[in-house]
Amino acid sequence: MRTAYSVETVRHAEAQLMARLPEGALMQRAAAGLAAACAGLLGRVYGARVVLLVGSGDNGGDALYAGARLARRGAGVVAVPLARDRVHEGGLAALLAAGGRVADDPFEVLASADLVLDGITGIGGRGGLRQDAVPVARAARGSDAVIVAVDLPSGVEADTGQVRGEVLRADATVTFGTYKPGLLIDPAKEYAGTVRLVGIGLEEHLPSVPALEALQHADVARMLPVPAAESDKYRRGVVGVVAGSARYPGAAVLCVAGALRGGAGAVRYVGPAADAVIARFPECLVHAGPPGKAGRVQAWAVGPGLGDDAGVVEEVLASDVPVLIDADGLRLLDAAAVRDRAAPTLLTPHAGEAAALLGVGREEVEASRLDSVRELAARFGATVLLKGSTTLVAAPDAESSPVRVNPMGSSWLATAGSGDVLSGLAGSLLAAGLGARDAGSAAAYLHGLAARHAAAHGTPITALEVAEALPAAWRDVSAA
Ligand SMILES: NC(=O)C1=CN([C@@H]2O[C@H](COP(=O)(O)OP(=O)(O)OC[C@H]3O[C@@H](n4cnc5c(N)ncnc54)[C@H](O)[C@@H]3O)[C@@H](O)[C@H]2O)[C@@H](O)CC1
Ligand SMILES: [K+]
Repeated sequence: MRTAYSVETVRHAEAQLMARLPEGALMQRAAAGLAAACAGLLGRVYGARVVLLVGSGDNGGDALYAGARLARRGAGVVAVPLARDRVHEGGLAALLAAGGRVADDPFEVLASADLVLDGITGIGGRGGLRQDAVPVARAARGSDAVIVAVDLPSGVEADTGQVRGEVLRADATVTFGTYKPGLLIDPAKEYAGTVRLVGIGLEEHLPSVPALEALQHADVARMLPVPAAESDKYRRGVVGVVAGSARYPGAAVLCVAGALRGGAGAVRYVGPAADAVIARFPECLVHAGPPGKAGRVQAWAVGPGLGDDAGVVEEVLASDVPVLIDADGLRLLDAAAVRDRAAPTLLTPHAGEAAALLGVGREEVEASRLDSVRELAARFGATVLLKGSTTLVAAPDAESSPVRVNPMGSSWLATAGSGDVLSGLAGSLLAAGLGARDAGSAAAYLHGLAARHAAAHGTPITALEVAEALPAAWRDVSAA
């Protein structure tokens, strides 16, 4: 599990740690890790041309001390202070003592740099890059140099992943002590490149509940249901799929395709597209009447391609088993009925659907995904999976359940019907006994991994191919 903590928490932990260490020791640890990472990226340090973009705070200090270490190993290191009257004095003195210098002409040194360290702002940055930093940042990006962000790409919001102006896009980011939320969430994440975490001894001072967590293979493997010797199809869980309509029979087929590969013992399809479903999946149970008369299920997935049948959504919400609501179901749901449920509810909107549920514009959700998913979970008293390039899953008990961020996305998933597969898959995991947050986050993870499998040869993929690649994703994860 990778975890991220808010700036406030990081500062608190740093203060505790610093109180026990000699002055400047923490920054030296950060600079040592940063210099080592740069050396790795350069291959050969001796003779390399390194430029430091130095802001007015400690982020600039890290860059200067790391630059000093590289200069001692024979690199030509030049600092570009962006606020001439305010620069980390100890760091600058160390750089000069190691043979580094201050640039006369920033644009000239940037044009021939091999590596640029972006130490403009870290966790103390507010808003995008300031105007005076923009031309230098653009020149750095326009050069052939590898850009390494110190702690965070300068200009991103560390706590939210928002981007409110210009950001210096990095090829790699070296972050200290813990991940920050902005390194894991879009749009900021897109600017970070490959992220490397350098330990500085902060871990033991961080609280047990982070702001954010990202699953890895082994975490997902621990969640996945494994049939026991005495299992039969009912004990493994039956998932009811209420999806599709005369107009959209395909949504039913895709939702069932996902559900069949999600670990439930059986899939019960309820709705008007039974013929299409059976033609493709003879192993599926089908029922043409209302959900309440379909027989016992351990979870429902309702909504994809449903059209305007609000009655079935109401009926499913009235059940006492976990319910996943997606697509048309999100439009048709009664908010009070969701809030009043005793069993878990998992809502799976994309940004547009989330915006409609919140009564705001889609751009607002896109720009502040973390706040949006938290707000939805609180308002509906439900677990919410907000789809997107980084899918987020928030539970209503925010105090004890950090938001999960899916690290396994794939841009190939932007294809019609892939959300229907995800709903079926997550519904199946609910029926198999996973909690809503685990079901949502494990489903998003497997779904992204399946897409990567399906697109392994770099060709466009269909939603059904994503469903068909789920067993391969499941195998990968289980082997971890
Ligand atoms: N506190 C600690 O013990 C440690 C801090 N470390 C480093 O210190 C950083 C935090 O340092 P600071 O708190 O000094 O803050 P930063 O250096 O991140 O940024 C604050 C400075 O940048 C200026 N600034 C804010 N927004 C700006 C913008 N949009 N454009 C240009 N300038 C802007 C501010 O005026 C302020 O002087 C971390 O990100 C990390 O790199 C590391 O050395 C590890 C140890
Ligand atoms: K930075």
